[in-house]
Amino acid sequence: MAKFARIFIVPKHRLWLNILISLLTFGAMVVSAAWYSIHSSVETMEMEMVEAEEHFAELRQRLTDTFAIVERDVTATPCSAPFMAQLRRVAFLPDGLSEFLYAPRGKVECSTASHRFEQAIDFGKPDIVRTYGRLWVNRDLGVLGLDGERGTIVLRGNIAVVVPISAARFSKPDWLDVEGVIRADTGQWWHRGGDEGIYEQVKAGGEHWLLSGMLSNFSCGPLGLHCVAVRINLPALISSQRPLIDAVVVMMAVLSLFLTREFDKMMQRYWSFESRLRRSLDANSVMCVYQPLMSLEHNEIVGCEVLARWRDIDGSTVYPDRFLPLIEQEAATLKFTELVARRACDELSRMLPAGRRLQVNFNIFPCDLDHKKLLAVYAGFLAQPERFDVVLEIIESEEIPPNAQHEIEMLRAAGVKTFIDDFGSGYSTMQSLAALSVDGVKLDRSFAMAADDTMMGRMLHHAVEMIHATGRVMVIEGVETQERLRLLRKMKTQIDLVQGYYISHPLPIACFIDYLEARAVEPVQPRRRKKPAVVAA
Ligand SMILES: Nc1nc2c(ncn2[C@@H]2O[C@@H]3COP(=O)(O)O[C@H]4[C@@H](O)[C@H](n5cnc6c(=O)[nH]c(N)nc65)O[C@@H]4COP(=O)(O)O[C@H]3[C@H]2O)c(=O)[nH]1
Repeated sequence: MAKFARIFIVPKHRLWLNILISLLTFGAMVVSAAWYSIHSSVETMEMEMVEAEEHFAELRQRLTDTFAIVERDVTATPCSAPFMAQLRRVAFLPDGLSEFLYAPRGKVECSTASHRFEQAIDFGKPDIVRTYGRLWVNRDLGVLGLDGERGTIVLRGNIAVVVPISAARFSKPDWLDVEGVIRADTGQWWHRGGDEGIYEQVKAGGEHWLLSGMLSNFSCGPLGLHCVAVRINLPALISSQRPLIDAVVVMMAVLSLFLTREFDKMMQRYWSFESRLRRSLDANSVMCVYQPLMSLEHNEIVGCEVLARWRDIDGSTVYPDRFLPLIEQEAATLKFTELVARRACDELSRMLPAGRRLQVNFNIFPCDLDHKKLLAVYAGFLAQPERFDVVLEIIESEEIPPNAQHEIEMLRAAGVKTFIDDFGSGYSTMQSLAALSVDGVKLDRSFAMAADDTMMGRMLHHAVEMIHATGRVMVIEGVETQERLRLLRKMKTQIDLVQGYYISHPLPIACFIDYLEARAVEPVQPRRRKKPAVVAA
């Protein structure tokens, strides 16, 4: 899941994902469009094949009708003048068949074009013998006086009809190859019309496996005499549709980019940091680290500040500066505080060695000082008063609500202390310090972190003096160096607790417990100090 989520979260992966999606959608559209156009071309091909078959069936019918008319109307003595006149009358019928022969036993004695031949013309053995008639296929008709013409001679009884090559011509789209053939029972075949060579190629197969015989077909009429082979000529089909194909490809490219953008927007909405946090802010994703608090006087670790981290769904750790504003925006502050408290209570209760007492500082949002629910949030710690002292640091994210004082007193009555956090920055001003009877003040880390020769560095002494004047417990955080710790020690003003990277970075629970044991700290004795004064605003 974490790996899967990273695809949508990491910008570099997202770019590749978008490229992949647009290629896939474009590819899918191209394949579907190609499939659709091949299918409709195949339908056209099948229709053309049926039409070609019908053409041969029609030709056969014309022949059958012609033979019937000849039998009925041509009654004169064969090859006599009246016979020829009767034959010519039939030849003038508008069915395209105009050349008739009188050919008993296959020997032509006279014809409508050449009248009587001095010597009967013998075409020899017929190519095809059927009950339908005897056929001499694609013969040179020059001997019959039809110079330069070829045609098929069909003999039934003593009368033969010449079917010219032109009688088997098909009309068809340019991108379709059609060939009509006539076949003997022996399997021998002759070209009858259309594009020569198609029949052989179609019979040989050899189409691409992907199209598996889709682009060609072959069919024979009911007598098996005439067969039609059809084949889609792909290059011709593509070039005949070129402008349309170009337009469709451009349209598909635009559409795939549009779809990819919409998909990306949807994914961004779904996988945005805000949505991820909203979806998975729960007991499993909220983690705690513990930063030791050291008593400056005794050089002992007396407590820790619980700092929250959020584990993103891709497994990465997110720091508070990123998620806290969102939690406030989503009005999920109390839920979040509760998750942190529950996690810390679970970890510390399990891991802290028996007999060890610890001050546990939590950060709380000012707005939650209005809910009267904080005692319930820390109930787990309050149930173990011999092990834990709870301190709530009011963070400086927003203004402190007017009735916070009441809540602070309620907390104090239950043994929970409150500190003002990050004093000297944001909303935590002298005014809020004066207005609230908090137990302690934590000076903003920017003072201790600042170099001596900077304004903040010089102000450190004054800030310490000022907090001291209020009589509150004083915590200095942001102690990053030994020199700074030494300087704080040398100050005449009493500083109670120090915190910072020089002492320790925030640690996961196991490391924190190891750290405590390594420092072999004795249980801390509570120190006497004067009660914090409640200063009226
Ligand atoms: N440069 C430097 N930094 C130091 C040093 N010592 C400590 N820090 C950092 O200073 C921050 C101290 O916490 P904070 O002032 O309460 O400031 C906290 C606090 O206002 C807020 N926060 C953290 N956890 C929680 C929480 O559970 N609830 C609420 N409401 N706020 C939290 O987020 C802020 C930032 O927390 P983190 O990022 O953990 O950052 C921590 C800590 O890692 C040092 O010597 N040098």
